[in-house]
Amino acid sequence: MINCHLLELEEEGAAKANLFRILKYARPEWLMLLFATLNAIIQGCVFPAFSLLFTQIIQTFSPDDINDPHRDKMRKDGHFWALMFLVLAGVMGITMLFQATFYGVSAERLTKRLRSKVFRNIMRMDATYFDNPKHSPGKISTRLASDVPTVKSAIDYRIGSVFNSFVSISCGIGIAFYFCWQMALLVLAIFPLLGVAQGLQMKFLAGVAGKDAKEMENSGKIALEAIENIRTVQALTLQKRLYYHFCHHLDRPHRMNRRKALLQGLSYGFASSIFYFLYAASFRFGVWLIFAQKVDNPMNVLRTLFAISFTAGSLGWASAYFPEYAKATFAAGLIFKMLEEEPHIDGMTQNGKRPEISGAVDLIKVFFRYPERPDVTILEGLDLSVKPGETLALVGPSGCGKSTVVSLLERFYDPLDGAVMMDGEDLRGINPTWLRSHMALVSQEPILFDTSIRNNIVYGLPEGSYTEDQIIEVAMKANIHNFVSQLPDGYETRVGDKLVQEALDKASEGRTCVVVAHRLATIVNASKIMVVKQGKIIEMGTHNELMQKKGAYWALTQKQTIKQNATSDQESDDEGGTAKF
Ligand SMILES: Nc1ncnc2c1ncn2[C@@H]1O[C@H](COP(=O)(O)OP(=O)(O)OP(=O)(O)O)[C@@H](O)[C@H]1O
Repeated sequence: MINCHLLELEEEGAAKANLFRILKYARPEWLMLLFATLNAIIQGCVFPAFSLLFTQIIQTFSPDDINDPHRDKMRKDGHFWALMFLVLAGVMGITMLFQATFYGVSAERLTKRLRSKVFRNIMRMDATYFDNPKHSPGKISTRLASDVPTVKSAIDYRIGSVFNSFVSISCGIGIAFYFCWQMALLVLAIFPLLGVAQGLQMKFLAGVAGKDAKEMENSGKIALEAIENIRTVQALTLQKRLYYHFCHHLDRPHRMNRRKALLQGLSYGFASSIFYFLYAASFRFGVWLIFAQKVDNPMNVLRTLFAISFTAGSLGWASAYFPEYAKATFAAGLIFKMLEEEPHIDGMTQNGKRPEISGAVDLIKVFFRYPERPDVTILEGLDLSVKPGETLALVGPSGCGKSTVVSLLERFYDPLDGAVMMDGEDLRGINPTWLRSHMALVSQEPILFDTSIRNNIVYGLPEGSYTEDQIIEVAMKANIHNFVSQLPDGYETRVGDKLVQEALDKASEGRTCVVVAHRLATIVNASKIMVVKQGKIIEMGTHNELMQKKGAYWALTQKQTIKQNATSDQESDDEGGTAKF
């Protein structure tokens, strides 16, 4: 688990965070955290106090005083110490309530803040960031969904148990040394044995698990392959051999598990009996101390013993924090890295000019490579120019860089060399939001089905599950209602290239338009057509000019005509013919 986290950190170029860095992000919660910690500290005093009260109660119930036949002192003391337990109950309850609430609320607020900050920063990122496979949607959503909440475990109620335990044990040791230092030394010497027993147990279990898993995996692989290919296995009479192979791989894990059971038994036995060893040794030693007159009051032996053994229990709770803390530091490392990441093109910046845009577009000697494919130059000194209101169509073989030009116009990327200009202003100086809000990007392949507009809207819905009004409402939301209503067949118009084209033509009226054309039929009316090849413009002109030239554009149209003829011949058998280019 830890190795896996380390690998992720390394991959991301991030470093493990620590508590102080996490606390820095939790600064707005400092008052709540302080209050919760104060309660944890007060709660830490409850166990040492309990150990003292416990001895007092034993003393109260000790053999009768012959001078007190009515047991008045026992009654009075009994009432008093019972009341003291009530006080402890109150302190414990209240401090726990405040601790859990305030640590909990702080942790939740930190999670919420981190989540929204991380998401905001992701929204600022440019296309290069999302091209990187390390920032795949799956990875980013895991960071948001699981890594962010993991960070909170560094400051939730578990951190309280660390303070609590520290105070508790310190007080316990203090009380122990105060009442009988010899006994305190003995108890402190025995206690670490418990830790050793548990440590050995963990180490042994972790050590063999890896090898066992490998062997189990091998046997699983054999079983899977044998069953998947059972016919071949039977034909080659391999059953017996595979059976022995399978058993061979099972042998080691089974042998190890038997040994593990024995060792587990020994270590569990040792760990659970150590407490009683402690009491045995301490009482025996206590008797010696009393009779050797090393302690004045025999009750001090009990006070010492209880002070350490009662408070030591809190160490267990505190230790639950550390594995969670370790996970939190890894997750925080990844999250903080994401938060500190700066985009090359900040999609949410307020900086940059906001000029009036009339739509003159120029690309001047643009060189471009995608950061994810640095060895392939996509645009090699590309020049183009479109005047306001003109329609420029980019054509060329697939992969020649047409969409890349559009991406540069939208400033999804910046050119490596050269400049992309809007109204004579380099895009790098214009505010990206301002720029993009003056552009409309229409996907090359609108996903529409070859049926009526109405059917496209209700596609996939069961008949009768929608009303006419709902269809119109959806169309209005998509801003197409007015346009559709003006069509002769309205919502019954069949969707096809023609309709899409009509919609685009209407939308582009009076606007500069850069069209990446796959179907050349859609661009015959363009003011300018440019043929892109290997990152350069190799031909430029109107449809008619280029057709007369009989160059690259003409060749492309010929290719499409042949292809379309082939398709429409096929279709005409079923549908009675479609428009030809
Ligand atoms: N984000 C990216 N990272 C790396 N390479 C990319 C990226 N986007 C596109 N490419 C590559 O850049 C080249 C140009 O792609 P582009 O999409 O601009 O071509 P196109 O002319 O629009 O192609 P098509 O007509 O098939 O849409 C292609 O080889 C493509 O694989």
